[in-house]
Amino acid sequence: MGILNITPDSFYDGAHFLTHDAALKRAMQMVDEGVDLIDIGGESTRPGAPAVPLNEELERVLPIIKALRDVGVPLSIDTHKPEVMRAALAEGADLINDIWGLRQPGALELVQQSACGLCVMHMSGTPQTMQRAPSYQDVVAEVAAFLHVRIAELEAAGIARSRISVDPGFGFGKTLEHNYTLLAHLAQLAPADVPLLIGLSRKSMLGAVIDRPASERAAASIAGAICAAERGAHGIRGKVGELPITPDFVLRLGYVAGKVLAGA
Ligand SMILES: Nc1nc2[nH]c(S[C@@H](C(=O)O)c3ccccc3)nc2c(=O)[nH]1
Repeated sequence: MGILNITPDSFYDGAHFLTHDAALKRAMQMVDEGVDLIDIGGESTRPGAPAVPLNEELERVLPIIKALRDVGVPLSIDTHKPEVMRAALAEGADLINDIWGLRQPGALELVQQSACGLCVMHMSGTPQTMQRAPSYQDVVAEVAAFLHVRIAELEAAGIARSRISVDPGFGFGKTLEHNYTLLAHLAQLAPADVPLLIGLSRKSMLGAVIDRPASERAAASIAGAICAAERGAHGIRGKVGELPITPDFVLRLGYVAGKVLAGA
């Protein structure tokens, strides 16, 4: 799942705003590099990121969806606002990726009236508060319970199980230890028949292991993705473009894979 963040503080590619043309160019590059899905987001969900007004989020994402809807890969909309979900689906999006797990008022009703795919992610707290003091009795059991219950609630609301995928939400109300404990126990988080998507690309849980800024976490992102895939993830959110396979890169990849496999 390639990431297309149309936000000024886009997580890793620095402060420069992806202009419309730059976003399309990047999307086409991702398609050429073989992504299966493109996730389009108009509001940064980084801890403490400012909320984006509805109209501004719509102005960011709808032109991109319109321009990409015939590009040949499904598009997902990364939003928690039902109005953005509705408009994005009408414009051609195929999947809703909601970090709130469709818990915002109106989101469930919208999904009931649609046939789109869904990714339901676990988050403890809100993007503004989630990283203050994350705590769990048993992070694996609690995240697994949230995902199982959410699946049952969606099914009870008439949403076909086959539309649902789930995601543990690395970095969303978790400490470094929580993140690595979840990564070590991915197989326990979701029912066997529900696809598990994970997103750890360039995140701080990787930075903590290799002590590199987000722009230098490509090797770590690949190592994390390999570990997650080996442990049962069906989808990987995040990609890295053409990589310079240098000795340093390979060494870094091996080092991180070793650390991650050892549970960091
Ligand atoms: N389903 C799903 N959607 C997502 N959206 C994002 S935002 C992420 C970023 O990559 O910008 C990010 C970067 C830094 C901090 C928080 C969030 N992360 C996920 C995820 O892990 N799963």
